[in-house]
Amino acid sequence: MEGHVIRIDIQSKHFGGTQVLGPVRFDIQPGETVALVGPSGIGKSTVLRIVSGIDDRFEGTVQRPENMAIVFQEPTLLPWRSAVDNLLLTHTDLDRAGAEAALDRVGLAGRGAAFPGELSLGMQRRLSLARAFAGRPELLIMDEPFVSLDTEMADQMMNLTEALIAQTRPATLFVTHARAEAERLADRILELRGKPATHVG
Ligand SMILES: Nc1ncnc2c1ncn2[C@@H]1O[C@H](COP(=O)(O)OP(=O)(O)OP(=O)(O)O)[C@@H](O)[C@H]1O
Repeated sequence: MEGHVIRIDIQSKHFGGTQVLGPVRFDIQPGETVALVGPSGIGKSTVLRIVSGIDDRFEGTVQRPENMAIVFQEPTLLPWRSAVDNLLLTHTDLDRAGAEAALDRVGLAGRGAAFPGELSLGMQRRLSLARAFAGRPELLIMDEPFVSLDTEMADQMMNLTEALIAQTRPATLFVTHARAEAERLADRILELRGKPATHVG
């Protein structure tokens, strides 16, 4: 899939008087998967919020594509909308058949009419992934997508995510605490260190 380089050039980020981030500069190539690791509280989520545009109060620049998807730790589904409608409301150019196909790809064939509350937590996470990939994002951002899952479910979700990334080839940036997860999924690992944090790798 064609795409543009995503260029992150953060000079600094403060919360009140506290500088949390120093220079954090990296590119993500089209189709590349980059993991962001580092200890709790170092600033990983802050970097993701800046890269995604949720937080624009920082010094520096980010060049990102418009077509972007974000997967949060917990599924952020609309509870009073069916699985299919959760996809259609996010992707207005998707038709019902396209939404059903997206559900199919994550193992939710035939569950289009179900409400999120009628689905198991694992299925809700699958639905979140289906929604993220249905728009064929050029940039995919994931914040601790496999945290708080048991080993088997985490493994299943990683397999599914790997397969969806291989099909869609977005540039991907994801945060994880788990080095093994980073090594399994990422082409490149960036580690945040120090106060204010900057990156190694
Ligand atoms: N809205 C905020 N206001 C003030 N300080 C904040 C805010 N958000 C984050 N911080 C501080 O910025 C630092 C980085 O937080 P951040 O959540 O980015 O870390 P993290 O590496 O993602 O941590 P974790 O792995 O625990 O999620 C922390 O010291 C945190 O307390």
